[in-house]
Amino acid sequence: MRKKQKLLVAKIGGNIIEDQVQLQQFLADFAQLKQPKILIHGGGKEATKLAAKLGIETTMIAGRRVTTAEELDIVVQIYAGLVNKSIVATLQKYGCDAIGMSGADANAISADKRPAKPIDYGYAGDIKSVNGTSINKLIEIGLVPVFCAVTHDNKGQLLNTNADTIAAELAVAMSPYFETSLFYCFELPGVLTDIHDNDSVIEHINLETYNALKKAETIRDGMLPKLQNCFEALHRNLKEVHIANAEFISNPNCKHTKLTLQ
Ligand SMILES: Nc1ncnc2c1ncn2[C@@H]1O[C@H](COP(=O)(O)OP(=O)(O)O)[C@@H](O)[C@H]1O
Ligand SMILES: CC(=O)N[C@@H](CCC(=O)OP(=O)(O)O)C(=O)O
Repeated sequence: MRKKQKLLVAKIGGNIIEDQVQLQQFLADFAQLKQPKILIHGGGKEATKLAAKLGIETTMIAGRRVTTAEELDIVVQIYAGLVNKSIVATLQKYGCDAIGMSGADANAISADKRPAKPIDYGYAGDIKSVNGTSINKLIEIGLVPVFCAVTHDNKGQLLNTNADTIAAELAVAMSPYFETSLFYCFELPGVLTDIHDNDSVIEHINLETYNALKKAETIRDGMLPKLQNCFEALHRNLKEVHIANAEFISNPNCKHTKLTLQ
């Protein structure tokens, strides 16, 4: 059997997006990588800021946004509009032929509105299917898909979906076509035992240590859904996931957190 080509699935978080210096550096490095690749971005912080400016209060529960109809309009404008198009334009500046994608484009990611019980998250989408065939076609013609955190329900409704979940689902869905590696990039050097100490990087987390870290509340807020997504992807046959600082893209030997099942 022919060996599969490698595919990098990288996700950048909200704090990187807000920091122009880190963002430019990350995108310049990402653009340089010659292998097939997909980028996923969040933008939660930007959406919360715009909501506040408009007098709309944001509620997050366990790292996930309660997306009212008003808040959905904001997240679509920020994620699929300003943030996505700015990232695509920057990648084009660096010679990377990026194409901006929401889940509705090319019917790439379909989702169901999350049931209102036990918690009503509003217009939040749980991913139902990823159209690996369409995404693969884009990659085959040399494009670099850049996904925002917006999906659709195939009935005309856009939905807000956590960007970490989108990254994990894309990595799993592209595995039949490529040898896929999943990489979460954020402002810290990895998962830390002490959030105030950048030297406290946990270099390896497996299922057992993950459960212990959760129990001890060492991992909180946005790190909770991030790790949950990582382990779901590992359970679905992804070999390993990396959580690291933006510098990992140009320096894969830097200290960071690697996750495996065992
Ligand atoms: N043990 C931990 N190690 C590192 N970060 C943690 C930890 N527990 C909670 N966090 C928080 O999780 C955040 C990352 O989650 P989130 O903001 O959703 O990520 P992203 O920047 O990828 O959007 C960090 O900024 C940090 O505040
Ligand atoms: C349902 C849900 O929580 N969606 C996320 C999508 C954006 C995101 O994931 O952004 P970061 O990666 O920057 O956190 C939100 O609106 O915050």
